[in-house]
Amino acid sequence: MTEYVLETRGLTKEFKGFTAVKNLNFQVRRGSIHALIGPNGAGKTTVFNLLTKFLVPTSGQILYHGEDITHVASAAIARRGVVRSFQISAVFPHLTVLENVRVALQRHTATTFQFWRSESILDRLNDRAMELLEEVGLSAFAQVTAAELSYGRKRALEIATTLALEPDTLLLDEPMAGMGHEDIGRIANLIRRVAKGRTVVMVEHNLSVVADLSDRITVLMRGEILAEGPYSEVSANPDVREAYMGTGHA
Ligand SMILES: Nc1ncnc2c1ncn2[C@@H]1O[C@H](COP(=O)(O)OP(=O)(O)OP(=O)(O)O)[C@@H](O)[C@H]1O
Repeated sequence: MTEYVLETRGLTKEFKGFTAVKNLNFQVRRGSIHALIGPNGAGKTTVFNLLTKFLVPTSGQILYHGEDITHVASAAIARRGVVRSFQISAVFPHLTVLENVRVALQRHTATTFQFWRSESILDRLNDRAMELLEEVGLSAFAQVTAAELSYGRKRALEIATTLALEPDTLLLDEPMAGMGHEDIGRIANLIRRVAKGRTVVMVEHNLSVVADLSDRITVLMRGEILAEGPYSEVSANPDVREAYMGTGHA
């Protein structure tokens, strides 16, 4: 087993002559929460989309557990355990919370086994759905329709539907976007909880959340790594401080 779950080697993405990601050598350690930060336009979303196979790199490689997945399609990557939150699992507003998780489980088992229609399988899906709701703190809301949930709880539901896909590595794109203060604390705790036994890569603008959750941080600037390390180290780095000056994220 390699120490790294995800790794990029010389990863480059050009958009019509503009290089958004330059020769990136990025490594995510097994079992860590790894944040990708940087000022606006640094290339975070592009890296995220490359890792989740939503974009095709111009050159370079992506490895998952040491295996080259550069040319493996997004759905196949998800089946292998690299799951982007909110990827396959949209929340259906008119279904209950339980039904939403069950649909995600059905999709997963349908692609894996094809025999999910039988009664006993449906019972098992209900049990598993309740377990997942327990994991994200939503078991009391199982019979509530998704539309009635608060924004933060909707996010928790989205995480439950993502967990239904049994990820080994979770990729979270700005999990705190649009969250109020109370929800931020709740979702941060949830991420910490679901990260146990998994690897989490997240792009996040909220630096106090990043400081609180991350084992390791990569700071991107103009498509390249500016600094890397634990929060205490990167936040003290003068280059990082300069990059963040006047961006509103300091
Ligand atoms: N499809 C595209 N076509 C052309 N240029 C693009 C495209 N996608 C991204 N870019 C450019 O690549 C650079 C990096 O963008 P990206 O969205 O990855 O940055 P980011 O760090 O996620 O920024 P933000 O924090 O503002 O979301 C930007 O200059 C952006 O304009």
